[in-house]
Amino acid sequence: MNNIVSCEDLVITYQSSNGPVRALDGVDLTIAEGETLAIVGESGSGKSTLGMAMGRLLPSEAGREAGRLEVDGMPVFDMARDDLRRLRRDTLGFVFQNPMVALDPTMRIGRQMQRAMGRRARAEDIHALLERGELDDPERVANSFPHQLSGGMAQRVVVAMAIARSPRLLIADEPTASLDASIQDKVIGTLCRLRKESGASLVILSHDVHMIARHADRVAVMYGGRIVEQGTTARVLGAPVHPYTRALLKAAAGHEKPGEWLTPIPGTPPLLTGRCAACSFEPRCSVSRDICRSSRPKPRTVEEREVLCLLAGSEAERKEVAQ
Ligand SMILES: Nc1ncnc2c1ncn2[C@@H]1O[C@H](COP(=O)(O)OP(=O)(O)OP(=O)(O)O)[C@@H](O)[C@H]1O
Repeated sequence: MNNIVSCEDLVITYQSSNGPVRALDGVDLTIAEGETLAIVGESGSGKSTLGMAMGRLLPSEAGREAGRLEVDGMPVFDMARDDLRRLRRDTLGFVFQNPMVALDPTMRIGRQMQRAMGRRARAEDIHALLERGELDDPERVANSFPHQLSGGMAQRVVVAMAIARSPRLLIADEPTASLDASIQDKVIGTLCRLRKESGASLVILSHDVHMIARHADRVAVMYGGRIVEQGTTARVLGAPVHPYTRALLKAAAGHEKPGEWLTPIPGTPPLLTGRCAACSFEPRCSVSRDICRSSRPKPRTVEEREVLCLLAGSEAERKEVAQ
């Protein structure tokens, strides 16, 4: 299978008044054509930066310091403006967290859909696309302004717009975080159905591990600007080997049994001021050893997934899992 995304040792830094923030500290990742990959991690781990980098949609204060990122075989950070515009228009589709920010409040939905689909789109094409997004009464929706729609309907419009030009890669950044819990699963279900119909790849960026467990083929767990564990969803979430993945699952609300307490992850995420010379999770890790404070972990394969942990698969790690 070919890769739609291929990323090697990618480093992205923001220049801020408090000094540089190394949001991506050497990311290695591939996304296969047609697969759904979820990137999961705490706030500030670098998920959005990685998602935005795929369309070179980062703000001007962000820069690629090192590494390589290719989308559909094109070097995203080394391509001419026109090629980049074509890549964004023909290959990528974005769904952001808040549909009310994504949509233009001053323009009727039909007009915005037409812009996304191309000038030749007729009313019936627009209505058909809205129907594919599971919007009832597409004529009324097309005639509405965004504020006249519920949050769920507005996000379905955004999803329909994202697939308007049959993209090869859909990037959804916390696509249901702003929605009522009762409709979150339905909207993500629509997104996944449309992805399947079109054969596109989908990247879901989320902190909701249980939601992604239901929808993703593969999971990449981010911490401190690096992907610390990646593999099939069943392996990574079913039997995690990185201590951070285990801690994230224990801290995630949703599947706890009656009377069971969640376990917050102790400490705070790292300050991303520069290249981390050691394991960035070490200060919060319950199984760390001296070596974790002095060596930067490299990706290695443990139990059929890639992991950035010097101790994964060791006796110390096995003891912790057994507890
Ligand atoms: N425009 C910016 N200027 C300076 N630092 C930034 C900027 N945008 C993001 N950062 C920093 O980069 C790091 C990664 O942020 P990013 O938004 O990619 O993480 P995230 O995992 O998507 O978090 P969230 O879920 O809160 O969006 C954080 O430390 C964040 O504070």
